Amino acid sequence: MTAASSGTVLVLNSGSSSLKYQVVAPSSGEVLASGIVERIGEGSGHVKHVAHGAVVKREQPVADHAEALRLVLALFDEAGPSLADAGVRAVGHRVVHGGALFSAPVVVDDAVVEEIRSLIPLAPLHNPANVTGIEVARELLDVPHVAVFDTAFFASLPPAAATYAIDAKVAAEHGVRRYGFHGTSHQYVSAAVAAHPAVSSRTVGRPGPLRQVVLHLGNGASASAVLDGVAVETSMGLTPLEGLVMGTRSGDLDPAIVFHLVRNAGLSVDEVDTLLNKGSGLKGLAGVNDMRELQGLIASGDSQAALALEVYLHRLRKYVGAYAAVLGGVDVLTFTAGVGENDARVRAGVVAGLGFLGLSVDPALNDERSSEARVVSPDGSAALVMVVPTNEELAIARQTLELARR
Ligand SMILES: Nc1ncnc2c1ncn2[C@@H]1O[C@H](COP(=O)(O)OP(=O)(O)O)[C@@H](O)[C@H]1O
Ligand SMILES: CC(=O)OP(=O)(O)O
Ligand SMILES: [Mg+2]
Repeated sequence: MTAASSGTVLVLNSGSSSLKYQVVAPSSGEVLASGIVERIGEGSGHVKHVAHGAVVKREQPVADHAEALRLVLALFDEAGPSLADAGVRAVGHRVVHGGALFSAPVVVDDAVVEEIRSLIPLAPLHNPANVTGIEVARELLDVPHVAVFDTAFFASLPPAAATYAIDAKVAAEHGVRRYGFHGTSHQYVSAAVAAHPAVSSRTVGRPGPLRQVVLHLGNGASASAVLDGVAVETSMGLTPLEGLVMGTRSGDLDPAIVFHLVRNAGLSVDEVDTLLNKGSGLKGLAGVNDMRELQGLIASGDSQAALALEVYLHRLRKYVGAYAAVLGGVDVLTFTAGVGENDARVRAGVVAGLGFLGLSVDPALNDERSSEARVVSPDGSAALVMVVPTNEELAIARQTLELARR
């Protein structure tokens, strides 16, 4: 059976200034087409469409997400495959914030769109683009649309992990709690770990529930603690700003830094918001948000870049230690996403000093390049260190087709 005949899904991931898309077959994981529209709303847009092994590129201004999606659909018509030929049965939308309203994927109707819109105050950087993407796609594509939420996997966090220690009435009235993000990735990766032969044979760790820590290290980065498939802690909070040091986001800081900058540095609340979300993290410390560029600067002797990596790694070690305490020990520590899958130095740097938890890497295994899920800790270790490629698009496509078929 071909991918098209068994049904495929168009997955849309609308970011604040980008639109990523993929046509994927949930059964086999085959990708029939993929692409990205970048710099939406800026003077010069950039479009890349990959299908049938060919790459089509366009440089042109793209005003908003509606125009981006029209452009993408036109590219499918011109460069192929047509969505009909590709067997597209449904559209899966990545929605970053599901708030307290959504703890599982849903088929989109008008009421769902309004509910996602009502969550914009909780996710001003992400949900507006998600809403536009859904509205335009529903207008142009007459198939079932499904919303898959970054927050869903963390809806079950224990109250002790989800609750901020602030006035309980204020928190309840304004929806202030830990929601967590990148849940589609944490769920996909932790399930892949549990199913991996090295883990399912359970010669690792102690008998009993499987204690996992997953580090999703991309441009945005987050950690999770997963006990027998259930998320029990995660580093992102009300928004995707809390937790680890990221490409452009600060992660954890003393909340009083915000008041200090407003009162004494003359910044507005919006300026501090932009500073912490877009001008902090690796970029704020060393001028670049891309880990490859950071490693290049370090190799050329840049001391600020070296400090930025130290801060990044120190934060990661603190989180792994904290999550070991939450879980009562760690059986598997897993690295995923752009940095986690590709940067052996970061992996080695995180586990350096975590030997007391039984965590270490075998230098030869860790340095190997591979796109397979694999173990990189030495044979016979008390706990495993793994690298597992994430695939949020495939996970979204599977959940989408399952709901669309009901
Ligand atoms: N070979 C590599 N070595 C080190 N870092 C890499 C490598 N390839 C990609 N990265 C890093 O991965 C990050 C992007 O990860 P990705 O998961 O694609 O992010 P996002 O989906 O959040 O945009 C960038 O910091 C990039 O430098
Ligand atoms: C929620 C989030 O941080 O997503 P991304 O890593 O795609 O920015
Ligand atoms: Mg990502």
